[in-house]
Amino acid sequence: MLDVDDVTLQYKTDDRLVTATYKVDFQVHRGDRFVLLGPSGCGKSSLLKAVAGFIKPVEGAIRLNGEPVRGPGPDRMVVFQEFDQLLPWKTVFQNVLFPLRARGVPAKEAAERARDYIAKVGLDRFRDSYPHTLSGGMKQRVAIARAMATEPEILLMDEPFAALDALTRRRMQEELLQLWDDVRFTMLFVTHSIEEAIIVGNRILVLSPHPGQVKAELNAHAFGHEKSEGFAALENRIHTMLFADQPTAPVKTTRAARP
Ligand SMILES: Nc1ncnc2c1ncn2[C@@H]1O[C@H](COP(=O)(O)OP(=O)(O)OP(=O)(O)O)[C@@H](O)[C@H]1O
Repeated sequence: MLDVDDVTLQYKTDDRLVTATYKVDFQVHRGDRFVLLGPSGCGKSSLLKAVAGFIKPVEGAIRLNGEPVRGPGPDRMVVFQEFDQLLPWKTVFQNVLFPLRARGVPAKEAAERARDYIAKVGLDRFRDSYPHTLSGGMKQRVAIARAMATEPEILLMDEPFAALDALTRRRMQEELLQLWDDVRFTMLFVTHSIEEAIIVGNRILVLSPHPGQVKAELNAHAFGHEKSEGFAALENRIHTMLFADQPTAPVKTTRAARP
């Protein structure tokens, strides 16, 4: 469904050219929970932005259902890490409704869909609340409901739980899996947490440090929150894979030049 074909992404700054990813290749199938995993700076967010159509590859191509991605479109919705992605002057209901109406969904159907997705993320009671009165986790639920209500071809999630406390993060991962069981949407999920990748993903693309290149594609469909032996083995395998690339710390001499 989504074909990322040997994609190289670069940024031009005033004084240099930064290569964010180099010839990254992967395919996402309908219903996949596909995770991009890698250390900070390996180009995960850049890949997501390229799929969203915000940046163009300098090499390679991105296709959705066979059509080249040429810019942002309603078939791809992004959920970001930041809690301030909601419109502060609109209620939860109005936030979820807004993109539906903007896409021309008739008023009655849009209102029904907004209510339905707000209920799916468990925020029925907060439909008329404003974002500033909600917790971080609740704001992320609204952002997820808003993105899902438009029923995009693929949901793009850029570390959506990274700014949450550990307990809320865990609960949100569980809720996302429940939502997936319910709706069976397709998602591309970015994280630098190995644990989160195994919990959330059915397939994991492991990227090397900057510039990001594909190290491996792994199957994780068998794992949820329960820490089985298999879970731990996969966690270790990915850990070894990622840390094999880390430069070793410089050896300190015991008698450094001290005054
Ligand atoms: N707007 C930009 N201008 C210049 N360089 C950029 C820009 N955005 C990202 N980069 C560089 O591209 C590389 C990849 O960045 P990116 O944010 O995609 O990585 P990431 O894996 O998502 O990292 P993190 O997990 O820290 O968010 C980094 O070296 C970063 O400094």
